[in-house]
Amino acid sequence: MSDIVPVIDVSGLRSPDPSARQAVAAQLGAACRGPGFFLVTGHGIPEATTADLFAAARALFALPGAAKQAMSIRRSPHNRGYVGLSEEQLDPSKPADRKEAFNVGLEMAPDDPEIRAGVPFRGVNLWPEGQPALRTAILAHFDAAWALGRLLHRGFALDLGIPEDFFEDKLDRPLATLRLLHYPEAGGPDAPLGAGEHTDYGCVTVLATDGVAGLQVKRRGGGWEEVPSLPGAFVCNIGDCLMRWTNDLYASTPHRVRAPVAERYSAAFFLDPNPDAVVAVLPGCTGPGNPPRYAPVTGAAYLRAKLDETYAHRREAG
Ligand SMILES: O=C(O)CCC(=O)C(=O)O
Ligand SMILES: [Fe+2]
Repeated sequence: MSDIVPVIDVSGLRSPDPSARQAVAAQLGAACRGPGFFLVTGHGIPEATTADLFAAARALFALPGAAKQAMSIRRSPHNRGYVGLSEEQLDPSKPADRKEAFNVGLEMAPDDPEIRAGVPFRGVNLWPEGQPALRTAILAHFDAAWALGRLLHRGFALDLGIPEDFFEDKLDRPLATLRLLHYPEAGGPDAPLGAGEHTDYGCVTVLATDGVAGLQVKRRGGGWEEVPSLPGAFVCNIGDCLMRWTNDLYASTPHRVRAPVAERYSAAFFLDPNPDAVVAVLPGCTGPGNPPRYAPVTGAAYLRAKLDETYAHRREAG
């Protein structure tokens, strides 16, 4: 296993025994203060849910170009839909990312009151025509990863010494995005990265991969460390919002996907807070000599600012 990415069995977070929950929280806390990355086992997500998700992802990316363009993210002001090869550039100093992606947010009916009220990022998901099984499989994983993300936050809260349910009402209508990713096999050593160096924007990311290597995490001292893949485990990492909440106690660590040696599929579930949740430095994370390093920001304002940096089509739209 990796020197720097620990494996954490989180099943104890569901225990009625407080000391069992605390023991997992301590391991999570150490990982969040250190590498900001960890592999999660004991998560309770059935293997079949993940297998169905990857089958759906393969089918979706295999659709004809016209069917994918009909779901283009350019048609959605809400960060949902299909992103084609080289349409995204996570590291502006590098060529565009060699990947295609499909974003799904909280599933809502078109007449949802929040959509009608124009709440940021609230909108309908774009789905392939006549493929109800794909939608079912993708939403099943969305819900499972969301539940796991909330469970992890109970552990983070315990580690931070705040009420165990502190994050619950900040993550119950989240700006979560499940992002299916497909990296075609790279054409040689000079191929562009699958995904340029970046940090994730939300609280925690729950990533499933197909086992093909590619994800690398930046070492504190410089250089890149391969994130190992452990069958059945999810790779989790801290994003910018939890880093801000904890005044840099938790690390939102830069990572990238190198040019893949073989075709690769992954699915990243980004758990960003509710649109109106205020991400403000926790009182326990400041003190004399450690002033707050960040001004309070809402979940929606932070996500909007980061997406505008990343996507040409959002900048063009203004
Ligand atoms: O595909 C992966 O392994 C990671 C992708 C990633 O870091 C991202 O989409 O934010
Ligand atoms: Fe990422």
